[in-house]
Amino acid sequence: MEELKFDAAKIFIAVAFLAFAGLLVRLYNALVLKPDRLRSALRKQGITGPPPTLLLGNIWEIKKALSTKVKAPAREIPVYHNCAALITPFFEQWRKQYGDLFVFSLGTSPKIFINEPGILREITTCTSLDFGKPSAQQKEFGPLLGQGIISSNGATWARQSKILAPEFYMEKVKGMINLIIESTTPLLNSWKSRIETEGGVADIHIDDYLRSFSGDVISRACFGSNYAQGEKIFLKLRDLIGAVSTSSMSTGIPGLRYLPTRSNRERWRLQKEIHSLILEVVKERQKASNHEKDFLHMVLEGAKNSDLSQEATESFIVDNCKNIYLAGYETTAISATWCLMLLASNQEWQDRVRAEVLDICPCGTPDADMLRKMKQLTMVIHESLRLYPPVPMLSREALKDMKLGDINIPKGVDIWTVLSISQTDPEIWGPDALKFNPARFANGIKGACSHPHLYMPFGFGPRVCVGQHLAMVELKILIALLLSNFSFSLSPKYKHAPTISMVLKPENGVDLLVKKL
Ligand code: HEM
Repeated sequence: MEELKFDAAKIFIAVAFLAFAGLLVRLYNALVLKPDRLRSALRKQGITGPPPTLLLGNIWEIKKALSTKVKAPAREIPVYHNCAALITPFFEQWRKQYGDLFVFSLGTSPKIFINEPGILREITTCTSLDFGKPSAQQKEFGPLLGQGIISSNGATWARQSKILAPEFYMEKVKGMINLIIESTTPLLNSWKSRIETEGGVADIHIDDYLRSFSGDVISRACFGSNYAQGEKIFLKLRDLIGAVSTSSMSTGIPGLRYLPTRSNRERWRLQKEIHSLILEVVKERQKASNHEKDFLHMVLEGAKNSDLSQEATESFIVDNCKNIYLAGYETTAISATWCLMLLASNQEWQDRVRAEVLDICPCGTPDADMLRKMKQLTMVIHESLRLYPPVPMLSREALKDMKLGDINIPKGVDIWTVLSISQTDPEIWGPDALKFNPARFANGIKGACSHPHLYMPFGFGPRVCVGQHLAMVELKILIALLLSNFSFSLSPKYKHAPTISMVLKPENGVDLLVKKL
């Protein structure tokens, strides 16, 4: 016992020492890293080619930039869609100063910002797995994602993708349409009853309703359970997102994430609880004699047919379930929230899409063919994902020495692109780039801008979103059914404040005035 205590004390001292050393390195970088040093560090790392403009960002400067929020002018809500200026003013400013290609440092290793269309085309069309998910991101979001499909690389990713991706092919998604329609019922019923009790017009904070809807779809389509069962997992995952972003992990100081600080203990508790809740869903499924051949079935089969150890098999199952609960929940709900906010503030488009929906689907239960025919609705969703991409920044790490255009990118260097900049660039989208104008998508994505590969709300390359067909079908059904039952306008309570907390979301949610048609 004595020995054990002694060992624990030694480990504690070693971790504390590492954390302290990390802090010193950070301080050194913050205070001492000057442009010349950064330049020579880059040369040493082999970043060469036509010199991208160099930008020095020390950690304090960047933290300050990050905390500077530009507020949208209140009266201009419907037209002020410049998310980049609101959420990443520093990138906007640097881009104006340094151009579409520059190197910046967050006080650690240099990262390359790319918005240059030619180079982005090379990245987005690159099929090589050598541009992988950055290791810094894997560390930061490790407690959330584990070694699941979203964060893994190379052979591990390829194995998972082979099992998971086919579950979300369009043919499979078509089979989920009835279930998705059923998931809209609680929402439609509660809005109807609120309208009745509130005297004909209800002032509704829509966010949680849309989360329940997307949570219900994922729980039922992928796990054969319902939202009530999935809800505990979703709520804990949301808490874990908060814990990860506020815990000592986000400081980037090595070692600190292992110290038993209050926020770390909270994180560990949530991780353990989510793990057990997912195993409960799995156990229930294993007991059931007759069940759907759904996503969970395929993950369990994949695990059975692998040669992984018992522990690795459990992680494979839990991590991948966690990844789907996480990826499919918030993103879809937030996309629907933004889309409804835009329709509420653009009555003309609301009327146009409603007329289309009622014309194609007067019975109120759309099928795959009807959804495909709803062109105006598709255009509105595309425009909404252009102005408010739920995942507004994408990054990749060169897993070996790579070349993009004339630029050498050494192994270990990250490249970043910011969707809220590239998807609203007037040079690419025209002078109305910041306006809500779904008509730009009348001839599809290719007709909407001069560089269609710069439209990437679902990501790009081999790591493109696995659930994009499911997400589009969910959004179409939900919005079609809402428009055939209700009319909306923005509530005076609504304050326009896009913010990033893992995803791009409205800081205060969205409030709508809803009337029954
Ligand atoms: C409108 C809703 C959605 C949006 C905007 C969205 C966006 C994205 C983006 C941008 C990525 C790539 C991230 C990166 O490259 O770093 C991604 C990946 C992914 N998404 Fe989605 N997503 C949505 C819905 C869904 C749904 C419904 C599911 C599943 C049920 C899902 C599952 C995934 C998975 C598993 C990945 C990782 C793919 C891989 O790395 O191979 N997503 N998503």
